[in-house]
Amino acid sequence: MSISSQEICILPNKNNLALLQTNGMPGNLYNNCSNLPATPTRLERLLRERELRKYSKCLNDCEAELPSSTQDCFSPDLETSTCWFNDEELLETVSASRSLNDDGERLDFRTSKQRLLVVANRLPVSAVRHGEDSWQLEMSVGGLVTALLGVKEFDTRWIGWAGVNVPDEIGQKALAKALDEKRCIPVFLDEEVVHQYYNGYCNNILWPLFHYIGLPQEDRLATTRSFQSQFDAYKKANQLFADVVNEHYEEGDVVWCHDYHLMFLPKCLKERNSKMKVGWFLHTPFPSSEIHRMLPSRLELLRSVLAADLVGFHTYDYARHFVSACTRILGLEGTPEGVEDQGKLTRIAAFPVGIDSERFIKALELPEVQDHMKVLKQRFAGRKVMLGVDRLDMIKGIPQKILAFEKFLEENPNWCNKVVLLQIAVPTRTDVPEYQKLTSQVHEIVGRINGRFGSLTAVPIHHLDRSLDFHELCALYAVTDVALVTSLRDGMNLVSYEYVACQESKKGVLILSEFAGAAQSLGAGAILVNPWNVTEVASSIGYALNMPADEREKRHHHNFKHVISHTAQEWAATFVSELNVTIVEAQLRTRQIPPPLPIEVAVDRYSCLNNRLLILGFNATLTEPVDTLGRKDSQINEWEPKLRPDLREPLRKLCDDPKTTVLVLSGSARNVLDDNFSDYNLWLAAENGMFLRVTTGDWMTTMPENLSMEWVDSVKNVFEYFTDRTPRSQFEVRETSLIWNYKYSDVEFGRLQARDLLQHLWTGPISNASLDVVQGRRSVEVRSVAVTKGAAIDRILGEIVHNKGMKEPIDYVLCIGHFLTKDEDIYTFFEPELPSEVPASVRPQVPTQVRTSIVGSRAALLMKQNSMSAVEQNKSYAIDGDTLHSMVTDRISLQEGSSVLDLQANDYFSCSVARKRSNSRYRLQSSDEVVTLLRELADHR
Ligand SMILES: O=P(O)(O)OC[C@H]1O[C@H](O[C@H]2O[C@H](CO)[C@@H](O)[C@H](O)[C@H]2O)[C@H](O)[C@@H](O)[C@@H]1O
Ligand SMILES: O=c1ccn([C@@H]2O[C@H](COP(=O)(O)OP(=O)(O)O)[C@@H](O)[C@H]2O)c(=O)[nH]1
Repeated sequence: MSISSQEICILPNKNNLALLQTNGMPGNLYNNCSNLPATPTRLERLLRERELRKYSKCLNDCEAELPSSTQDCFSPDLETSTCWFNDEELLETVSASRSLNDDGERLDFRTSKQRLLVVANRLPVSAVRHGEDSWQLEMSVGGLVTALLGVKEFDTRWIGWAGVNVPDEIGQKALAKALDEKRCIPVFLDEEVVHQYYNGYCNNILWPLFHYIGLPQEDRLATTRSFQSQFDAYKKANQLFADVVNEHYEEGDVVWCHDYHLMFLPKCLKERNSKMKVGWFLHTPFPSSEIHRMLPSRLELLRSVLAADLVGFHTYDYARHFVSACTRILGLEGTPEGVEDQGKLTRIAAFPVGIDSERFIKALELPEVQDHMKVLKQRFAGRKVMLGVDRLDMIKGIPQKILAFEKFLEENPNWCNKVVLLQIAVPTRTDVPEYQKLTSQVHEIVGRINGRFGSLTAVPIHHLDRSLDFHELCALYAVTDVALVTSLRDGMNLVSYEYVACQESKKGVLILSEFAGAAQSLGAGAILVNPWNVTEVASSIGYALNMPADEREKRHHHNFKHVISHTAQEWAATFVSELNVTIVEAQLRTRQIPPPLPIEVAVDRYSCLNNRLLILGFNATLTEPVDTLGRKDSQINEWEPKLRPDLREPLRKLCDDPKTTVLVLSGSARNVLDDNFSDYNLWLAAENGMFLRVTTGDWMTTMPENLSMEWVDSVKNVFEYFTDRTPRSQFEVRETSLIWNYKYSDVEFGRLQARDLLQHLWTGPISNASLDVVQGRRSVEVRSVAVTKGAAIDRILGEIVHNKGMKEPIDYVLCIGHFLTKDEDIYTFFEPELPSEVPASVRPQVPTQVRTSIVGSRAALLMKQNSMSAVEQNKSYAIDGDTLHSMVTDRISLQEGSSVLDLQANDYFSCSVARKRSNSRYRLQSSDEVVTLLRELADHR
């Protein structure tokens, strides 16, 4: 694996380069105990990059003094005051910087601009057709456009829908050409797809659900009926976006998908090219998993998003909800880093968006803005002015805002002619019936209130159903006294940021809904309100209008500092650099995941050899996969582990083969193995090898004699306590261990309980005992330090060799299982070539001398003749190393000087099943693959 220079350029530091350039070793032989250089922590990397960005910005500022001809501005008729997209030349100049390396030498490093494909439903411009091949481009309105226009550090292309149906080729070509000048690439969607995908699935289903509004009330049944066709259109539209991305993608590009319109896109992209760097960001809230689970397509949507490498949200709450949906609905593992599925980690994090604050601050100096400000000041002289700027959307709480204003006027008649509310309500999604209804509703309320409180010369509410241009908007932000944001839910709400940015001289007050993402960043300086509580909003209006200057100043200052430091540029740069880092980390992590078992090779070697040992785990290896993990509807009869019916036949064939010895080695109790395997001719090792039986004989113990079990009662008390308090958790008393599992409980509650339980154990019953607390995926097990599969295997081997009267050494070992890390010493036990750098934690816990002989002679356990059985010898087992060694070496031997194992490196197959990371040589994804493997082996005698 090599890492491109593009990946390296984001971390231009000597140590990091060393880290990134470290190549993986072939296979997985112990490389997770790698000798990689110390990995800088995520925080270290981010801090370093932040410094770098600051440095680059500083240079940027100097470069801004360059003549304006070097800057590539967007179309002057659309946007005169700001640079929308970057000029490559300018950016190259800016990014070429000089620095000192660790040895004090001067280094040149050129952080060439990374290509960024921004994919969003909407382009920053909407197209209006003027003739067969003539188009006019108008700026689109909305927070997503505002946020992304602030992104300036990348070589950006924008892929999206131009908001218009273009059925003819001439029109499409002309539009593509016009957009190309703005570095935009169109996705053409026909009317029917737009209707079903955009108006239907996006804006009538996902949008209201994600904002906790629920499905439209009136046509709920119609929506339910048309759900499937709308979802199909949604997938189709996402595929069309993917096609355009694929067409324009160049190796190394970062592809950044945006919003709820494109939840299917990460999957489409990764299916085509798994190496593509894909990020997905949601601009709306992500609701509680209880809301998300209402969606019939809940699984598909989550899985598709998880195909991305990095998934971002505005706030930690939204990220938490998403992780929770993945654990509760998909049964996946949520970690502090993200969501993990079969070893693949999707990073989930919060990246609160900001605005290009400088653009607003600088705009206030422009003559046209100053002119607007003058007009507005004259027009509203003698009155306090309150401002609302929203798309006319039900999530914005416009009716609630107006009703609160009415209540304020009702309760404060002295303010009636002294305050005015300017409400800018930008029409949006006008084809969706719910939005049409909202427009009439708002008009009706505004008319009523103006009739009630207005006079011949003045009305209290000025309501505009249209958008304003940038200069008008800035002027409004700057001259008004109070901004009123009453969103019922809002991903972030950039209007509140823009208002703060424009208020440096006036220090107006921001009243902000606690349900807007912005409340988390601007809450301390704003007056926070619950928009549903009209009384509270009305009294906050009074508080804001009467607020003394020093309090206004203090609140404003706090928020202003936030707005100018948390910009859109910062947001995008952080997201993209996190995405780059995530991908490098994933590559490092991948090296800890063993490669897939080469089934053909394993089968081929099996058929060539004569004394073959198959060691099989039981749970999650020979049982059905438990895909109901964490679901509340799993039934009690599914809880007992059962041998998969499709394994019966191959297992029987293998057991009946005289050249093969089959050993089922499990943590389960004896009765569980009896119930499942009594009918087969094989060896059973229960309780991690502490009990052994050939199915034609009785159970014997291989337990070390002095194994102390004094701790059991006190640990049992703790386990019982938690079993009582955790619905659907189970507690199992085995003879050598106790195990509590919560795999059928509520995942999050189970995890909390497990944390609590561990605390109880560590501070109580086990604090002084020689015990191991083993944490499984959804279990906690307590057992003696000496109880592991690896520690038991030599005693088991001795008994098998003796019992079978083996004359030839074992020449083939296949050892597969879903083993806990503690039990992975079984893999290492057989390892013919144990590299010296393997750390102690992965070495088998067998006595030193035995280990030495394994290392020194490719698993040749040289032993003296002794024919006494293990059971006879059992009483002399001792846990102290040398004694055990001498007993073992006495016992397992074929004849003087020969070995029980004659294992060539290529004839040993250790293989983990359904585990993320492992010390095994190979892996199988699930027990389904175990079935395939055992069938193949059974057919090759
Ligand atoms: O394109 P439309 O369907 O007309 O809608 C406009 C945009 O509305 C939403 O904006 C969100 O993004 C903002 C920036 O992150 C955020 O501040 C705001 O709270 C969100 O509502 C929508 O998510 C966009 O996709 C639309 O383009
Ligand atoms: O007449 C208008 C009114 C609003 N906006 C912009 O629309 C965006 C609204 O973003 P917000 O995050 O507040 O909400 P969204 O509409 O995205 O849900 C802000 O950047 C405003 O500057 C605009 O360009 N023209």
